[in-house]
Amino acid sequence: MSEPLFDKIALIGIGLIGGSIALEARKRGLAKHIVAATRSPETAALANKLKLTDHCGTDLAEACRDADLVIVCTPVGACGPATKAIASTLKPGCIISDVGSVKQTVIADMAPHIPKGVHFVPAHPVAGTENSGPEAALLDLFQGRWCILTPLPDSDAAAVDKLEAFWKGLGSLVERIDPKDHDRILAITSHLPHLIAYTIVGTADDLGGHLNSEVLKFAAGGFRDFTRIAASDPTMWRDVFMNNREAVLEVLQRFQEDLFYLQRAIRWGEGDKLFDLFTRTREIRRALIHLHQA
Ligand SMILES: NC(=O)c1ccc[n+]([C@@H]2O[C@H](COP(=O)([O-])OP(=O)(O)OC[C@H]3O[C@@H](n4cnc5c(N)ncnc54)[C@H](O)[C@@H]3O)[C@@H](O)[C@H]2O)c1
Ligand SMILES: O=C(O)C(=O)C[C@]1(C(=O)O)C=C[C@@H](O)C=C1
Repeated sequence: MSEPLFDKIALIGIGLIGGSIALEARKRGLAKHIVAATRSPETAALANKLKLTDHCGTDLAEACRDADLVIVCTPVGACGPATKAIASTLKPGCIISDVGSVKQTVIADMAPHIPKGVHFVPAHPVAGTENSGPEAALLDLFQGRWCILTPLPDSDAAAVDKLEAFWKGLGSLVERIDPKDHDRILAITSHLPHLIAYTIVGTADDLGGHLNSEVLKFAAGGFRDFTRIAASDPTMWRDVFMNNREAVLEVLQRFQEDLFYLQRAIRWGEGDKLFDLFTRTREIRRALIHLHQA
């Protein structure tokens, strides 16, 4: 148990990430009170049934009254409207943050609604699963995983330090980087892999005829791994691609060129080119395991 860092935390949106923050913060005693609010009464009822927080309602602004830390845990497309809805009850000195997988547009959408005297510190825990909703909440989700803070040039230094202490308290490793760099890095490490998984599974499904059922029946390990990622929440991922267009399109262009290189090598029987690449990529997997990130 740690010393409570906050009197009251309010989570706006209570799915995989909001719910996991709630479970972990309670277990580790990081706040005296943890409440949540979400858009639909059904989700709120489920969160209450699972006892993820002290209380979960549907009045977003009311949940934030007297909160010292507010974390917007909605899909990135809803971060701006949610911040607008809670602006009137954010108390001076309160820290407002988010967990969005994209940073530049989320910052642009949230910042204009944040009252003077309230400290905005954007964040992104790089940890998750393909599951969503309150039932997907997990203890230990953030243990040993990175949480990236993307403070703004005028972010209050003490507020940034406090949010860093909170994420470390949840078990995360924390680093601060520029929002634009964040979006470019995540485009290659997270967004493109999801796009590829969605494409492969869609292509297999489009094969049609008897091949379609054979693909499911004989699903090999590689395809099975892609189906896990391709089962990720459609709203969340639509919003990610709609909000990180530039970086995703840039990395997609590079990816297509590299794919054509492999296509050509296969066509012309240049096995050495394949072998060299596969040797290099195997080293990357080994390095990740060494860093405890795989
Ligand atoms: N899923 C992951 O692996 C992962 C990892 C890191 C960060 N993120 C980011 O975290 C955020 C939440 O993702 P999640 O996986 O927890 O999603 P989720 O679908 O499990 O939960 C989202 C929650 O937001 C609520 N919500 C949706 N629209 C709302 C609105 N307009 N107003 C109020 N509440 C609303 C939903 O009811 C739900 O409770 C996203 O921005 C996502 O990019 C996700
Ligand atoms: O492990 C998974 O299933 C995830 O997709 C988690 C994952 C990712 O690693 O790409 C997804 C989105 C995030 O913003 C952070 C983490």
